[in-house]
Amino acid sequence: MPLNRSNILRLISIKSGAFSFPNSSLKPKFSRFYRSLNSQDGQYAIAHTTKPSPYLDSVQEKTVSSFAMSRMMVSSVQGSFLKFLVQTSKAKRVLEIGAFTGYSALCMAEALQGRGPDAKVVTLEKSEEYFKAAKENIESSGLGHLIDLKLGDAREIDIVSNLDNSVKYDLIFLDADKGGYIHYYNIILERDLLSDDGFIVADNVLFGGHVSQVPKAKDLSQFPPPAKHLHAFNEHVANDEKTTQILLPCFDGIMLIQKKASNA
Ligand SMILES: C[S@@+](CC[C@H](N)C(=O)[O-])C[C@H]1O[C@@H](n2cnc3c(N)ncnc32)[C@H](O)[C@@H]1O
Repeated sequence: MPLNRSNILRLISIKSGAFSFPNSSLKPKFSRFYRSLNSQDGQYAIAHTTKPSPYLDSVQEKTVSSFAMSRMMVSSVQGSFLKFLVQTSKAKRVLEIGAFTGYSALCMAEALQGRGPDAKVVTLEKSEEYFKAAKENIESSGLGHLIDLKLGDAREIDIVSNLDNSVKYDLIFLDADKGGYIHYYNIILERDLLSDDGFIVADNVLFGGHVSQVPKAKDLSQFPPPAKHLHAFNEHVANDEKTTQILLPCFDGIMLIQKKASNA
């Protein structure tokens, strides 16, 4: 893909909340951070963030030129954020629900290099088309030994329920169907899949600025379904005594969730 101005804008607008608004009166008022990758601040952030590897850039470019739904992929700054989280938390075992073309899994796998034989990103994808693309991207990355890509519906055939729970995960990235988040969250806690210091990173919890409007809305039919699911998820987690959480109004909204220590 040629890196002309419109392609660069497509690349930097990925995962920045570029959703359609069913009713113009519901157009969210974006916060300073929100959708910021399209803004001057966002471009400044890109310029002052360590550059992703050329391989990651090539996966992102290929995804943008091959898939109409390329905006599902995290932005380069968010990918760097995920890599930074894996690096600084010293995570070894990562679980991702929602691989798409493998970009975010590859970002996190880069941080696992040199962390020993247990280091792995397990990533789940239900679409055969996206699975095939992710497989190709992972195989030619040189990081294949660090990524276990699984095909299947994480909810219906319950891949998450069938994971070996003798293995705990240090970071679990929720990035698949938004209606499944409560299910994944409950299963993760019930099956004790998080390590003691492990945490969940749930993406899109503000979903294009719609989610925060759900509580005061009179007519929920005007909202995209993920907004209602994500509001239910955010409430579910906020009301759960077993965990602590931070909702960060950056990117498309990220929630970081940790189990409370048993003595807390
Ligand atoms: C937002 S995209 C993931 C983007 C990816 N994490 C990235 O940043 O490169 C969500 C992906 O989850 C997949 N997905 C949706 N529901 C799923 C399910 N129940 N089980 C497994 N994958 C699912 C979709 O096919 C899609 O590829």
